[in-house]
Amino acid sequence: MPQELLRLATAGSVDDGKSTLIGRLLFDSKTLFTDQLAAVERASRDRGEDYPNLALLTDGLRAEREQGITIDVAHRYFATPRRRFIIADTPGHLQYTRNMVTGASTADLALILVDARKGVLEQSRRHAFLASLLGIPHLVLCVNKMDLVGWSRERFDEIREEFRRFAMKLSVPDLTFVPVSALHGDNVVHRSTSMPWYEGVPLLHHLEEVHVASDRNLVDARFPVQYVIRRDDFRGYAGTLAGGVFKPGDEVLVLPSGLRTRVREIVAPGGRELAEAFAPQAVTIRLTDDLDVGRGDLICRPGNRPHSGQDLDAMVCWFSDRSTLAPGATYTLRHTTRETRAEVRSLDYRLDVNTLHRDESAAALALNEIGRVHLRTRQPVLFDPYRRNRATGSFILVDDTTNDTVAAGMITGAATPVVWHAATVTRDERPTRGLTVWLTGLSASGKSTVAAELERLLVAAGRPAYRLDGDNLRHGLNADLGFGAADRAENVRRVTAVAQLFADAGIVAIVSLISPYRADRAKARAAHEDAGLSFVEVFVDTPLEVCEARDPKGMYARARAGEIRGFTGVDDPYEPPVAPELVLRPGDGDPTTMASAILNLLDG
Ligand SMILES: Nc1ncnc2c1ncn2[C@@H]1O[C@H](COP(=O)(O)OS(=O)(=O)O)[C@@H](OP(=O)(O)O)[C@H]1O
Ligand SMILES: Nc1ncnc2c1ncn2[C@@H]1O[C@H](COP(=O)(O)OP(=O)(O)O)[C@@H](O)[C@H]1O
Repeated sequence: MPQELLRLATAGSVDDGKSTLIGRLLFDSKTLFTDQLAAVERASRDRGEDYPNLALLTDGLRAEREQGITIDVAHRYFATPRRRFIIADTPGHLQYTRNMVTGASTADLALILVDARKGVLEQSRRHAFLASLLGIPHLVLCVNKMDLVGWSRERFDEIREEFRRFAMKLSVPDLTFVPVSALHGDNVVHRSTSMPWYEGVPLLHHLEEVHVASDRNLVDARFPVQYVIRRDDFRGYAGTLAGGVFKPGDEVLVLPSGLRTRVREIVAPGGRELAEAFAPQAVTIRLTDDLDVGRGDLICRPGNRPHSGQDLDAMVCWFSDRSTLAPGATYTLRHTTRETRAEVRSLDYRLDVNTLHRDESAAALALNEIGRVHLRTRQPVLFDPYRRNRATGSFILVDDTTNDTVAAGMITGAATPVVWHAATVTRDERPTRGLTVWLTGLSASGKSTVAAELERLLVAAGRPAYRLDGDNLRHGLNADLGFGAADRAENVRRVTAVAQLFADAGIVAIVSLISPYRADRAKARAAHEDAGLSFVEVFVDTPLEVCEARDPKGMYARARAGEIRGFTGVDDPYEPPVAPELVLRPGDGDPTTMASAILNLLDG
């Protein structure tokens, strides 16, 4: 059996062919047992159908009890020689928001199905939004029933573009499109002969290959203690790793007490001693010193602690049809292995999942609604933001009178005790409107040159504009930063904050930063969206060979000679944007022409 596991969440209605698609995956990858196959064939014949009706394999979802609430999520298991798979399948009925939030929160990949005839529907957008809210790093849009649109490439391209435009507003780090016919098996497991124009791989191939190992958080070691095992002179702490890696000998910190000790031994459920353990393994950890550690404590590494706080900002999805969430109410908050009372201090806004509009005047959240709240807990909570760690960043709220789980939440951060001082001047009252143009690309791709041209054109036209150039800022504001992934992320975060100030002030902020990581750029975009500011991502797509031939500062030569390590494009990654507003390629003209293309976009 292959070791690597991919958790996959599907969502959509039966009409889109989801059940048939899952059935097809199971059927063509030959993971079905022969008696199951025979039963399907028999049932299909009885119904007078020519094909084995693969939907019969996946329909009839069982209600499951999990964490005290009934959810209709069916889990299916299959394996190929490359990987093991768990499919959490959410039915497409009204309660799906709740079901998806509970069923898909640990998924590595979300698979959204659309019918090629109908295209992108409201529910496809909703699923994509939920997938991004849940932090699912990979998204696949399967355009199904391609046979019913004559295997049309134009139709596929049209749907892809429409979806891409919507996905641009979300933070989706990886988006893939596959045209399929689940009924006939085209591009599910085997390559389609009817769509020779499709250059990608069949769905299963993608599922087998998609890189998920690096999505896991192996940095922040977190072990919430579930229970204490005491037997004679044995004392161990059982639980499930919520992040990172632990090894015998590691120095560890126990929170909230703050006591330090070392890991003496790590034992797997069968009693086998482990050389190391990583999330999401369930293990028993023994410590060198006999400390007073109990359920709800958290073991981490001394240099890397979670946040501890009583004021939390969180996105919550409301599950109850018997009550609503409203400021002032208190609930039991269950977070990792801890429980504490929590009061809803404020509802900041309710989100319309279809339009992404924020309604700040909303007074409450009803069934399936999502909104941002500020919670105040009685005991401090040891957490990480959900984006960083889905296990220590999530919680559920339980209504004490009914004992119902009424909400699931994702912590966005600590609600700071610093109060935002509102201005008396509104943006509309300023003479000009600002926004951010974000140029990303390899070193020497032409970002700075195009940015300078754009600044010149804007100022000549009487529009205030100002360049924020990575190189230049690294002389001052960012002089303390290097080029490791964490420093580049911090670089992007700071420049984002500065660009927002300029844009808020009515100036066009023109950022030119390599900004090689998709996730960092997605945060820059999200921060602008949060502040109601436009963000225009421009990918200066100059191939590495061209950049290297230009090499105006001789940096590539130095990197090739080994004088500079971790140089983007040479021995450090560059992740191209998935859905930039504009792509500039060398054939598109000189820097002035390129700058004009950006200007047209701003005016358009
Ligand atoms: N290791 C390594 N990797 C990439 N770039 C390096 C490195 N070391 C120095 N330089 C020079 O720094 C410039 C990139 O800075 P940025 O702030 O744009 O980079 S990043 O966004 O933080 O990735 C970049 O300038 P530009 O050529 O203008 O892009 C490089 O000349
Ligand atoms: N559109 C373009 N066509 C041809 N050369 C360009 C173009 N834009 C920039 N260049 C040249 O490429 C080199 C690198 O440009 P620069 O703006 O410094 O890149 P970056 O800021 O991305 O590192 C410069 O020598 C510049 O003259």
